[in-house]
Amino acid sequence: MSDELSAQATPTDQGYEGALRPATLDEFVGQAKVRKQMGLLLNAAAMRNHTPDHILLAGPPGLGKTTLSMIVAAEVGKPLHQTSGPAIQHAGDLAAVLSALTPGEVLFIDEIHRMARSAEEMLYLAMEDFKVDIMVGKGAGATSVPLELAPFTLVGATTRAGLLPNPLRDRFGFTAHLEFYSDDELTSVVTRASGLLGFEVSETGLEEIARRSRGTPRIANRLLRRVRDYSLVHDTPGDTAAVRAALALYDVDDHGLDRLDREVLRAVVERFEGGPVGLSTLAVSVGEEAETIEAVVEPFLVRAGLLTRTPRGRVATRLGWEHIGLRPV
Ligand SMILES: Nc1ncnc2c1ncn2[C@@H]1O[C@H](COP(=O)(O)OP(=O)(O)OP(=O)(O)O)[C@@H](O)[C@H]1O
Repeated sequence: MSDELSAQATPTDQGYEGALRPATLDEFVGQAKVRKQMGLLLNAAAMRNHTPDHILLAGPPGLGKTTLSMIVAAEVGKPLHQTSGPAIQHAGDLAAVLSALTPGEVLFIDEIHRMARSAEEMLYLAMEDFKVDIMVGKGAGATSVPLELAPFTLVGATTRAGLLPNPLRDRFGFTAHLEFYSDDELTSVVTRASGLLGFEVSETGLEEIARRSRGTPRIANRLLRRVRDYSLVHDTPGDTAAVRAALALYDVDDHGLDRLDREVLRAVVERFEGGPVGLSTLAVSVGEEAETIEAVVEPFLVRAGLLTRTPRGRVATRLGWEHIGLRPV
C-alpha cells in the first residue's frame, strides 16, 4: 500500500471487522434477552461495587461473543485480557494468566471447551475462591502452594457448550445462548456498518445483504465489504443490482448458502439419497472437519429448514431437495 494511502486509511476506512464492532450494549444489535440479562448483572455488580459474576457465552461463530466480552470490560471500566482454550495447554499456562490479572479485570477465554483438563480443574477453584494451588518442585519433594488471585470476571465463549464439563459450566453465574439474527436485525447491523464505512447502500440493497447473511453479523459485514469493493471497482452505486452481482461473484445464493453449505446439502441429497447420514461420514464425503460441519454449516441449514438432525443421522428435508433442484425420492 502506498505511504500516503496507508497514512490516510483508518481501520474503519479499511473496513476491518474489528473497526465495525459495537462498543456498548446499546450499539449491540439484537439478542434482546441476553442484553437485558447482561445489563442487569452488570448494573447490580456496579451498585454493589463488586466484580460481576462469571459469564458463559455460547453460540455459533460470528454472533457476537467476543464483542460482548469487550463490552463487559468497557461497561465495568476495566482492562480486558484475552486468551483461548487452545493456548492454555497446561495448568501452569493458566496460573500465569490468572496471577497477572489486576483487581476487576475481565478475562476472556475463547473456545473455552478446548482448554486442557488440568487447567480446567485449576479454574474451578479460581472462579469460586479467587485462588489457585501451584505445584512447586518435582517428584517426592513437590509441594502445593496456595496463591491468592485478584478478583476477576471470567467471560468464556464456546461454539460447543455441550462439550463443557458440568463442574465448569456450573461455576458460571450467567450463561447466554446467542441465537441467529433475524433479517431485520441484520439489516440494522449492515445499516450501522455502512454508515461507519461511509458507503451508501439502498435500503433494498441492505435488506438483500441481510437476507443472505446466514443469520450472522460477521457474514453480513463481510458481504457488505465485498459489495463495497464491487461498487468501487465497477464505479457503480450500492444498489440492489450491485449487491446481487457482488454476491453472485462470491457464490452466495439467494438463501445465503455459501459453497460449503451447498456442498454439504448436495452430498446428503445426492450421495446419501437424502440421508440419514452420520456426521463423520458426511464430513469425509465433503473433505471438511466434522467440527466445522457441526458448529458452522449444520446450525444454519437446520435453521433454514433444509436439513434435520435425527438420532440416525442428518436428513435432507423436502425444501433441501428442492434447493438442490431435485425432488425427494
Ligand atoms: N449484535 C451485533 N451488532 C452489531 N455487530 C455485531 C453484533 N455481533 C457481532 N457483530 C459484528 O460481527 C463481528 C464478529 O463478532 P464476534 O467476533 O463478536 O463473533 P464471535 O461470536 O466471537 O465469533 P467467534 O465464535 O468466531 O469468535 C464483530 O466484529 C462485529 O462487527
